[in-house]
Amino acid sequence: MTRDHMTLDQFLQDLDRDIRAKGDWGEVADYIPELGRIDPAQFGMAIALADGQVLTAGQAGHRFSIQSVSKVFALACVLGRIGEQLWRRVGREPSGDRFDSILLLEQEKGRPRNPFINAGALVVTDELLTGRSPRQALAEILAFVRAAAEDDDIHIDKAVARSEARTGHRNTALVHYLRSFGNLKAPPDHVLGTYIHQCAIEMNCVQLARAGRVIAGLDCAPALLSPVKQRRINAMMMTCGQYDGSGNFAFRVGMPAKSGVGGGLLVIAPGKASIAIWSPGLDGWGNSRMGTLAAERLAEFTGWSVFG
Ligand SMILES: NC(=O)CC[C@H](N)C(=O)O
Repeated sequence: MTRDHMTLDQFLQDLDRDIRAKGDWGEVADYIPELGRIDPAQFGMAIALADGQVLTAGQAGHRFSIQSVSKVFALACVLGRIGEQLWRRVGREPSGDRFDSILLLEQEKGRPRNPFINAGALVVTDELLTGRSPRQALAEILAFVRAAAEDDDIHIDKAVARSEARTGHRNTALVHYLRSFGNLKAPPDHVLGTYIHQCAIEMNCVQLARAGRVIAGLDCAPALLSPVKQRRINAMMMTCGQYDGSGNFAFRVGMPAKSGVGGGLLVIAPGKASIAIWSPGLDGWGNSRMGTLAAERLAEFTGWSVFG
């Protein structure tokens, strides 16, 4: 370890202790019963650096459901496949509404605001299903994530997928609504099933931080995404990655990030680091409460910010 790594490592150990002492964990996502059973008082973090080192704190090896963090990897796959054509079907603006809102979909005639709210992510998954079965589409996302992390030990938690399938009435409504506007090509149940399984990918912080290296464009990252695609994905993460909490997150942290209701958070310091944080208690926006605080503290300590 270099001197800089040692200082950052010490910061991480102190942060882990502070977060646990604070004990202000938030609420777990109980609308997916399998996630509702998780103890919110948990925290893990991993930072993958440009030289290939990974620094960790707390429960960095504990696997969790990445949920909406998977939308970043699905978007990367689709941009690789059809590029700019995606934007005919999905917008690039923050929605200012909850992640599972249906409100704007009627007003805007079935074209979701962005690829990270559920409606937009369902269209991205539909695009992945063009010419593929649900099994093949899932295999493609998993292959991308495994290649990005350079780790084949990444899988789908079937119990979480089954749990969401039983209670996912809002997403069921969204796929049918999209279909009624002609913005869904595959059968609605195929899109829903694929999306739910993609969200149920399980990773630990080390694996997620390593996978995020391709979005951060780190020197050590496998060459899976062009620099232009990296920039585009980072721009979406910055403006839409935390849903209606994106402005607050940009203000407090100043780095592109994507959250999931499993409590995962992938934060990107372009060219410098890919950071994965997990703490399953959520704030009112459905983003990890302690994860956001940890990202804010890291940004203060390192000065990493896309705003200079
Ligand atoms: N914000 C999230 O992580 C939501 C993902 C979850 N699978 C859902 O569709 O509701």
